[in-house]
Amino acid sequence: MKSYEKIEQYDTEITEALADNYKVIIENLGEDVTREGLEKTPERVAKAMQYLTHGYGLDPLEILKSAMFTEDHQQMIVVKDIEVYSMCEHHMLPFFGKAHVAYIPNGKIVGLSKIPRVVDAFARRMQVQERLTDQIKNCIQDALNPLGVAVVIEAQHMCMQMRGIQKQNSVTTTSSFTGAFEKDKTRKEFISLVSNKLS
Ligand SMILES: Nc1nc2c(ncn2[C@@H]2O[C@H](COP(=O)(O)OP(=O)(O)OP(=O)(O)O)[C@@H](O)[C@H]2O)c(=O)[nH]1
Ligand SMILES: [Zn+2]
Repeated sequence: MKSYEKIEQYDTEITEALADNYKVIIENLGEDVTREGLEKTPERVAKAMQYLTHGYGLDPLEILKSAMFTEDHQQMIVVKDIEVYSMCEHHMLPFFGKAHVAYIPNGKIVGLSKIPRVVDAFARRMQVQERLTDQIKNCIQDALNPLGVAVVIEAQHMCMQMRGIQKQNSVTTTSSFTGAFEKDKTRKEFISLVSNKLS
């Protein structure tokens, strides 16, 4: 199995330790953890949480380096509408939406699927949206040394929707740019390519 494949097996010791903790949490929330529906819940949650944070076990730089090719192409490459599921590090509630990623190669291109893989490797951790955006950008910049990288993420935060301020329709947009994308013209071309909504 390559180092960046999604986890399908769970470490028994970690799963048991997490499940023990979730048992206590469920009891502290006032539930009866021995009733039929909840009996296996601590173990299920233990596995779910490991899946939701499996990005810690992935090496995003290695993902890109595993499929880089020499190519004399210096036009903008855009991968848009990449689904993002991450977890807010403040409340451990999901935030989710779309990432749009672009780069302009400088001698090297990367296998297209590796871009969403890098997004996932950083998203499947405890995150804030701003850091997630920057980490994706920095990783692509470091691996490929392109003429520029652009990352935009649009996301809804459950911690703002189902609790707290409870704004069900708010969407947060973050962006991060390097090199050529710091120029107005290139950035505008990227923005117009990824969405009619963004401007
Ligand atoms: N900048 C940023 N803030 C985030 C992100 N996810 C959640 N937050 C915010 O983190 C902040 C934590 O604020 P606190 O005041 O410590 O927590 P809280 O009392 O639960 O805040 P409320 O959500 O306002 O009820 C909140 O304003 C959240 O909206 C993120 O990705 N980026
Ligand atoms: Zn939150």
